[in-house]
Amino acid sequence: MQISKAMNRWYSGRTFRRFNTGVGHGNLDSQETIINIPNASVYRFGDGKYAQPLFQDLTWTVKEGESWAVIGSGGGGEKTVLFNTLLGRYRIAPHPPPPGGLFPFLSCAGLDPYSEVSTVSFGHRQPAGGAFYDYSARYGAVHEEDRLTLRQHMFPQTIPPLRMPYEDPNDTRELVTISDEELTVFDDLVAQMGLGQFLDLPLIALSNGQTRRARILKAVLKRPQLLLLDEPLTGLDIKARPLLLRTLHNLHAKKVPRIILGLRAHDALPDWIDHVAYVRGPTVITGDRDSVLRKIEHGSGGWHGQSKKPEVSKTSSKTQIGEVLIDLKNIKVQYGDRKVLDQLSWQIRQGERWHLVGENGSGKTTLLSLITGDHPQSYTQTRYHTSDSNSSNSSNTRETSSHLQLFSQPRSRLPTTLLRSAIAIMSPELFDAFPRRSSMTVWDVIGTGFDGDFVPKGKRSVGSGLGMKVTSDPDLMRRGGYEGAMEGQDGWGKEENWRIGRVWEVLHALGPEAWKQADTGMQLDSSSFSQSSPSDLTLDFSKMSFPSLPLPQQRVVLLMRALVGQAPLIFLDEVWSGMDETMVRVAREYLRGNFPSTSKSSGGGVGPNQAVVVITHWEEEVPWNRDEDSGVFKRFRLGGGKGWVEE
Ligand SMILES: Nc1ncnc2c1ncn2[C@@H]1O[C@H](COP(=O)(O)OP(=O)(O)OP(=O)(O)O)[C@@H](O)[C@H]1O
Repeated sequence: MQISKAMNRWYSGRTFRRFNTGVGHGNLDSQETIINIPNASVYRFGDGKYAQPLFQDLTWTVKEGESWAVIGSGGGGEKTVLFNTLLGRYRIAPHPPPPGGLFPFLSCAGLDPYSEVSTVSFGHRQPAGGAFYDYSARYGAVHEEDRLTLRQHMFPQTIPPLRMPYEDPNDTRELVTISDEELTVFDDLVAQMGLGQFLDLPLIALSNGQTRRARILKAVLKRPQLLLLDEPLTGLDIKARPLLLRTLHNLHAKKVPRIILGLRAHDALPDWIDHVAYVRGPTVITGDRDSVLRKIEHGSGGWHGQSKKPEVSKTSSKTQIGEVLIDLKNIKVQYGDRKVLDQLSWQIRQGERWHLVGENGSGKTTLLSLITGDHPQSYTQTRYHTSDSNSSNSSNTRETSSHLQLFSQPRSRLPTTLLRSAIAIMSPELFDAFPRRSSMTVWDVIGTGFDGDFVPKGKRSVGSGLGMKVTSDPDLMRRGGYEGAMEGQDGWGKEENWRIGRVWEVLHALGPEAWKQADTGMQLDSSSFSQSSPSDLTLDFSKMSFPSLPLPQQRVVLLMRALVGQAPLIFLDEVWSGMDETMVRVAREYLRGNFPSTSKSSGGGVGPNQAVVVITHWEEEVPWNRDEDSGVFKRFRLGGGKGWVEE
C-alpha cells in the first residue's frame, strides 16, 4: 500500500512533537495524571458572571492505568457536554492551573491537546447543513463523488491524484509506501472489528453498524493520546458488541490510545471499567466504580444496568389484527453479485407490533427502504406472469411470482407524498438528514409529521393535508384509497383542529412535563392536561428553536413527529440511541398505551388500527413482549438474505 508525501509530512509532524518531550515541565505525578479538574464550574463561552453553570463543583482526576466510563442520565445531553468540556468547547473556571493544566500528561510531554485528544460521538449527527439531503442516495446508483471506498477513506492519500491528459498516469513519484508497522496495526484492527469484507465497498453502501465500526477504526488509526468514544455500542448487533469492547480494552491497556467510554445510564457497564463519572444535570459524581454506583443507587435511583421492566401493556387488550397493510412476496435486492435480500416474504397487518432483528448488514434498513418506497428497487419488485392452464379462472388471469404491495397497491401507483404520510418513520438516517433551520420551532417540526414533510406547511404549521392518509376502509378505497381533507376543502377545519390537538398531546405525553414527572417517580397526570392551556413547560418547549435543542431532545421531537399523525404504519429504527434513560422510559410506556389521554380520538400511544415495526439490537428497548402482548407482538428475523417469523 502506498501513501503520499502529504501523509509522510503528517507523520513527521507528529514525530517532531514527540521529540519535543524533553521540554516538559512536569514531574512524575504529571506524567501519571491524564485529566485534572481540581474544583471548577463549567460555562458556555460568552456567558456572564452570574450565568448558571453547566456543571458545578466539578472535581475529576483521571490517573494513568485507570479505565473510565462517563455515564449520562439527564435529558440535556450532559455527557456530551462533559466530553466537549475536555475538547475545549466550554469554559472551565477556574481553569486547571499551569504547568499541568487540564491534561498534565500532555503538558509535561510538550504535546498539544488540540491534536492529541479526539472524539467519536454517535449521539452527534453528521454535518448536513440547513437543507435536507437525500438520505436514500445509498440505495441507488452510487454517484461518482460517493465512490470513495472504506479503504480509501482510511488512507485518503492512497487515492491516485488527478492527472492531466499529457501526464503519465503510472507516475508514482508522488506516492510512498505505508510502513509495515502501520499496515500490521491496520490489518489487525480490521480483522478484530470484522470489517475485512467491506474494505473495497463504497463508504456510502455500509450499513449503520458497519459505518460505526469504521468511524472508530479511523479515529484509532490517527493515534491520538486520548480518545473519547461516546456511545460506541449503540447500533451494534449482539455479536459485535463484545468484540468491539475487547478491542477497545486492548487498545486502552496499551495506551494507543487511552480510551474513555461514554455510555447511557441503561447500558451495561463493561467489566474492565473501574472508574465512573456519572453526569446528572449540573452534577458530576466521580470515583471508583463501586462507590459511584452505590451513591447513585442510594440517590436519584439512576443506574440500573438495564431498563426497568415495563408496566403492563394496554396494547393487547384493545388491539386486534386487521387488514394486510404491506405484502411482500419473494423479494430480492442485489448489488452486483452481492445478494442482500433473497426470496423474502413478509406481511404486516393492522394492529401488529413487530420487532425486526438481524445482525449488522443483514438488510433491515434495505427492507425498510423498500417498504417506504425510497429504494429504487421497490419499483421493480412486481413481476406478473400469466397463470397456467390449471387455473380456475379465465386464461387472462395474472398472478404474481414476486411482488411488493403497499396498502394493496404496487409502489408505482402510490405517489411519494402519500406514502410519506402513510408511513411515519424515525431512523438514524432521518435524524442525520432532517434540516436544521434556526427558524424551525419544535412545534413546526412535529407538525411536519402529518404529511411527512421536511419543512413546515400550512397556516398553523400542521401541514396542508397534501399527503392525506391511506385507508383500508372499503368505501374510501373506491375513491383511490385516500382519506383526509386538504387545506381549502370542506372538512379541513375539523382536520386542522384534530392535528393541533394531536401536537399538544404528543408534546405533553413525551415532552419535558413527562420527563419531569418520570424523574420524580410521579404518574403523568392527564387531568392537568388541556389543549387550550398547556403547561408553561410544554408551551415554552413548543416554541423553542429545534436546532438549538440538545441532541437527545431533538431525537424525542423527531419521535413525536413520527407518532403525531397516527399513520397506518410506523417504523421506529434505532430510535432510542442517543436518548437518555428517562426519555426512553417515557416513550416506551407511551407506546405501550400507558399514557392516560384525555382525548377520545387518540387513546394515547399507538392505536389498534396502526402497525408498528421497531428495529433495535437491544431486546430490552422493544416496548412489547411475547408474554404480555401475545397475538400482536411478533419478531421477524433477517439472516443470510432470508427473513422468517420467529416463533
Ligand atoms: N450500494 C451498495 N452496494 C453494495 N452493497 C450494499 C449497497 N448498499 C447496501 N449494501 C450492503 O447491503 C447490506 C445490508 O445493509 P443494511 O443497511 O440494510 O443492513 P442493516 O441490517 O440495516 O444493518 P445495521 O444493523 O448495521 O443497520 C450491507 O452489507 C451493505 O454493505
